[in-house]
Amino acid sequence: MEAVVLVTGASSGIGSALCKRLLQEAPKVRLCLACRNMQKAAATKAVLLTAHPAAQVTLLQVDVSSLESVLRAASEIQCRFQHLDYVFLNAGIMPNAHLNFKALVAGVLSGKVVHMLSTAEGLLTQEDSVTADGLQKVFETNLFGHFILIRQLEPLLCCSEKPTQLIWTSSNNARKSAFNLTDYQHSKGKESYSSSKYASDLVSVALNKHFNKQGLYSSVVCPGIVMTNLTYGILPSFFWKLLMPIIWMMRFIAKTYTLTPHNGAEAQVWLFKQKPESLDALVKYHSCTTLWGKTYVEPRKMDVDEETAEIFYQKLLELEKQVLARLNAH
Ligand SMILES: NC(=O)C1=CN([C@@H]2O[C@H](COP(=O)(O)OP(=O)(O)OC[C@H]3O[C@@H](n4cnc5c(N)ncnc54)[C@H](OP(=O)(O)O)[C@@H]3O)[C@@H](O)[C@H]2O)C=CC1
Ligand SMILES: CC(C)CCC[C@@H](C)[C@H]1CC[C@H]2C3=C(CC[C@]12C)[C@@]1(C)CCC(=O)[C@@H](C)[C@@H]1CC3
Repeated sequence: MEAVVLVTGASSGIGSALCKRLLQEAPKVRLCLACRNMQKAAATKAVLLTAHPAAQVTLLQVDVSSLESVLRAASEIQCRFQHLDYVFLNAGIMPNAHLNFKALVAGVLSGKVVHMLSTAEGLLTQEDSVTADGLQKVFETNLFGHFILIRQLEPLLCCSEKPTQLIWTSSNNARKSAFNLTDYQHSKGKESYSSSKYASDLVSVALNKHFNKQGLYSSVVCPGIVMTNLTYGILPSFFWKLLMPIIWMMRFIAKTYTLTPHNGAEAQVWLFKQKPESLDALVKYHSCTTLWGKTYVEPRKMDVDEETAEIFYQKLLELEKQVLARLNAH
């Protein structure tokens, strides 16, 4: 039986490039594009089928910032498939981002320029909002909607004879100091994106502890800095036009400037080809690109501890109980 692969956020950017690359690697794979916007999803499917006319590509509507939508999508997946081999938890947002120009100038003149321009540490803040479920939007989209999705899909994921790989799209911007166990939704701060990505690193570690024995393996990747709708949303388009030559020159000093969605998907494609038992649960797999555009994957230890991961995981289970009870009461 051919591998079944589910990709969230497959309608654009890194998710769409990943689907293209997966079909090049394994043309017979059964791809399910889980997208919020079905018009965009259909357009992506058409592009994939133009290059691979015999490919098995299906679409699934899901808005990961809505629990109702996630529950509906999970039951649809259970009707369509008996087992999922790979789940790429890739959909993500960074809404209303503000770039701190003063910090950018100060950083460029400092010794920490490469670190700052690779992680955006101290450069970016976001304005978050609250969803109809009463949760912080960035938290629900980037983390909790996906968490509920995999919890609902457990029967299709946990099968010791046939492993399943979960692959979270994390970020270089994931930062321990932006995350707080007592405000894990990041309702008080201005770095909801950093916090949600650090949260995905923690969840991945906890999932491995709880589910490896049942054949479920979780990993995190960082695609590097990729020019997609998400990054273009940070600055007005004329700024990007001005910055573009400098951004390409960044490759002289930073290997994380992967820039194209194709390059950004390198770590995801690499993980697709690995035996999950051979992976390190405490490592993040980074897509990197040389000056000459050659892509490679760099494993780096994450700044996470297993105790925090476990406490956070228990908090998510508690929140899951609350929101499902609230939803059932309506
Ligand atoms: N670009 C970069 O430099 C980096 C990106 N990342 C991460 O990579 C992932 C992909 O982002 P990228 O390709 O850059 O950006 P894009 O904006 O191009 O892609 C994001 C995808 O997520 C989907 N999405 C957003 N919100 C929802 C939702 N509520 N429900 C379902 N799908 C949703 C989008 O759907 P729609 O098409 O409908 O908007 C889109 O398909 C994200 O998790 C991002 O955080 C990590 C590090 C660096
Ligand atoms: C390079 C130029 C001289 C100036 C570019 C300034 C900023 C627009 C970029 C500097 C660091 C970048 C960055 C991201 C977006 C664009 C910058 C802020 C991300 C936050 C994009 C999404 C991610 O997940 C991170 C890994 C990126 C980190 C670096």
